[in-house]
Amino acid sequence: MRTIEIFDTTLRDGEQSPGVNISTNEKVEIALQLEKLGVTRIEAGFAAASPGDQKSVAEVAKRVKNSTIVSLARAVKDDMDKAYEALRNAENASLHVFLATSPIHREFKLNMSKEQVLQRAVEAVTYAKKYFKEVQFSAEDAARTEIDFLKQVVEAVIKAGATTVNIPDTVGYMTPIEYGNIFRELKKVPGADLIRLSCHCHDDLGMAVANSLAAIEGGATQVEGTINGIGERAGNAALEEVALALETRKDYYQATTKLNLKEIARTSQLVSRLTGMIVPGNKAVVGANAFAHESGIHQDGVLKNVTTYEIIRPESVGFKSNKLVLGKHSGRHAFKEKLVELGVTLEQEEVNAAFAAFKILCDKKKEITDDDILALVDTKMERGPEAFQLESVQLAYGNISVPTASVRLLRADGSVCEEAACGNGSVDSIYKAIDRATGEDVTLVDYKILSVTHGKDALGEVYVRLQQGDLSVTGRGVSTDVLEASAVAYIRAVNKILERRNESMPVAVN
Ligand SMILES: CC(=O)SCCNC(=O)CCNC(=O)[C@H](O)C(C)(C)COP(=O)(O)OP(=O)(O)OC[C@H]1O[C@@H](n2cnc3c(N)ncnc32)[C@H](O)[C@@H]1OP(=O)(O)O
Ligand SMILES: CC(C)C(=O)C(=O)O
Ligand SMILES: [Mg+2]
Repeated sequence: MRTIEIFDTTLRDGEQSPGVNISTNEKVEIALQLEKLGVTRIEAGFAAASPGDQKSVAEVAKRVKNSTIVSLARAVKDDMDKAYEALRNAENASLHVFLATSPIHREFKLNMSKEQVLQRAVEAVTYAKKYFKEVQFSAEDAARTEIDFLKQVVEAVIKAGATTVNIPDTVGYMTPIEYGNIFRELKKVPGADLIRLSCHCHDDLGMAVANSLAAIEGGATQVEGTINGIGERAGNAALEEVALALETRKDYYQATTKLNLKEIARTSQLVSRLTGMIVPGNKAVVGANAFAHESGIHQDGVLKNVTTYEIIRPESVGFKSNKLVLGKHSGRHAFKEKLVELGVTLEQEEVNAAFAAFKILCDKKKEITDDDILALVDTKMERGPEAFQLESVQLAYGNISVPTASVRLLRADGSVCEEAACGNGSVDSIYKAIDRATGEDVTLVDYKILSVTHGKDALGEVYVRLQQGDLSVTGRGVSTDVLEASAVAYIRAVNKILERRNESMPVAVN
């Protein structure tokens, strides 16, 4: 049985999803969860992209101990220097340097000849080796590169010291058989058996996972992807799908990963919450319907024997049956036990705060589900100092009058600001009042509302996306009242803008 190494790029390629912008604290939180999931390498960002990215890579590098932390860099010395600075404190670090090799990219993007690309690739790997033992070279758009030239590049970068060579299908153009054959060919390159051969697939034609599996069959020893398949355009290969395909069809692939599969559900939910990229119900492995059986014949079969219609056990990927039912009469012990069951680690003070919030929720809701608890912990626990917190929101609404909202916000220094405003609707009036109170000029570019659980008393979850100049951030609010959730989501997004503005100030990374 072969072991396939997992390279997670949720924090880099995943963050390239249009509209996604993850703060440093959120990146650390996701990275720590990826470490629990057992990924071998975590690409924490592209350090040279911005001071904020450099800081995020540095923070992740400081906090994560059991996975190798990677930063992306162009074949540019300054990019590699910035990555080196950011990765200084990592227990295990790796540089990921890339250069496009395909004729389209050479001619139209880089304006470089084959010879120039070859030379620059070798120079970049040689330079990176001064800093890093582990260097990954990616031939961007490898899948559309002439195979003989690709073999030449691969051989040259191996000679220059690359320990991993990645063959991305950058634009999701490949079919599984074609892509697998590229790996079969590259296996013949001198030195290829001494390094990691990696696949990196995009989902433009919906074949990213199938192509990744074909690459593994062709000889790839590392697979790159993201949680929930988020990423540039149609996204990347969904790592949870690749891992489950290997696990479920071990008999066929004769390969497995070292992932702790039970952490998949939690990782997927965390990434979804922090990126605002909602997982579709029918998504393989982690969608809400992935283990639901609706039709009579299926239900009958499952009742007789689950294997009739289920090839993955929900528990095997961390979806738990409700062992402890929490409600109004539950105490702190049961609450703490539930947090343990859900894999949430909190300091005692945070448990107390979460327990108090839980009791308030119990007065509003009959049955408290796991999702309610996760939502509550996520909203009530502060990830950093919050510039503004909602103290109260009031609304005057009538179907023939102009909605008017007043809000009272608490600043980090304990002072209070109170404002009122009229708007085109309830949410609009709340947001105008918040704008006045914070004094921030922001644009609402997206607003999504959904319910976390079922029933009349379900928690409402609101996602907003705000823009201010180049900054684009998401905010999330959860409450039994959707207007309160709307206000909280908006305020959290404003807080993130302020946090991001601070982050983009140049910082010394050490
Ligand atoms: C397939 C992928 O996912 S690749 C990763 C994509 N991710 C990102 O681009 C996110 C981060 N990027 C950024 O923040 C910016 O693009 C930066 C900071 C890296 C560069 O910004 P700018 O200097 O303003 O350049 P800009 O992005 O406009 O253009 C890219 C330049 O890099 C060059 N370039 C692109 N790839 C590479 C490479 N691998 N190695 C060397 N140069 C490269 C381009 O040819 C272009 O050069 P030119 O200015 O001489 O025409
Ligand atoms: C930077 C490279 C690996 C990439 O993301 C791609 O080619 O898709
Ligand atoms: Mg990519």
